[in-house]
Amino acid sequence: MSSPLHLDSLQLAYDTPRGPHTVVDGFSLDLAAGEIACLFGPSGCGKTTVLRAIAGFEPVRAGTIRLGDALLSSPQKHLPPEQRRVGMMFQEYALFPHLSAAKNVAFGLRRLGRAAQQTRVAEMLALVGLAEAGERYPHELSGGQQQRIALARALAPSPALLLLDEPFSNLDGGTRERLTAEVRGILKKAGQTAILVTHNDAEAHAMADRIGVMHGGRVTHWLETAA
Ligand SMILES: Nc1ncnc2c1ncn2[C@@H]1O[C@H](COP(=O)(O)OP(=O)(O)OP(=O)(O)O)[C@@H](O)[C@H]1O
Repeated sequence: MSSPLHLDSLQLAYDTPRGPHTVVDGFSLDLAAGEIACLFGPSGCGKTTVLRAIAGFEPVRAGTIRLGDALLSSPQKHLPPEQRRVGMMFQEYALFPHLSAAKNVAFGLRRLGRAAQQTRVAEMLALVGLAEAGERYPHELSGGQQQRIALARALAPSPALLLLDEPFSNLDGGTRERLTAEVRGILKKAGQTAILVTHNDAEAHAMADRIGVMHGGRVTHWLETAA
């Protein structure tokens, strides 16, 4: 299998009035095509910062981020987020409330013609099991259905990599558990390479192929899951 994602010796820091505050240091990760990895660790260990750097929202101070043949980030180079082929399902990227489910899914497909957009939206709605829900608005959908539409929206432009940051944390326990298993099935069916960040141990095990346990801004060890 090819290895689409290579993070090599990343250092990430935030500027503060007292100077740069290094949050991630010496972080390396290789992800194979179709693999789902999870970053797991205590609050503040740098999980979200790593995802933000991959997505292109944080510069790297040292090291490189490569996706396939493309260099996304290095201290000298910063490809803009919209050119990275990285999809996101972040808590703060909720659905657009004034757009129907179908229009939400079509959001990242503006470069396609109308007919191609419609075909892709229908495919994505079917993939997440909501083929009949295209005309509904977010407030007419349950929390779990909304997250499935958010997943369809993230997958529609065929990202080379999908980032999921606490995607189920707003859902109640039962829905969360069911959706975790469903989403893993959807990602595997699509052959999607993905990185998940979660605080929830059961969720990490149910969703990921392997879990990177983070401490002090780097992965200290990897656990293979039975998923
Ligand atoms: N914009 C910022 N400016 C300065 N420091 C920041 C900023 N964002 C995050 N940090 C700090 O960086 C560290 C890592 O934050 P990050 O959000 O990556 O952690 P996390 O592991 O995702 O935590 P959580 O599990 O609580 O979401 C924390 O110490 C945090 O306080």
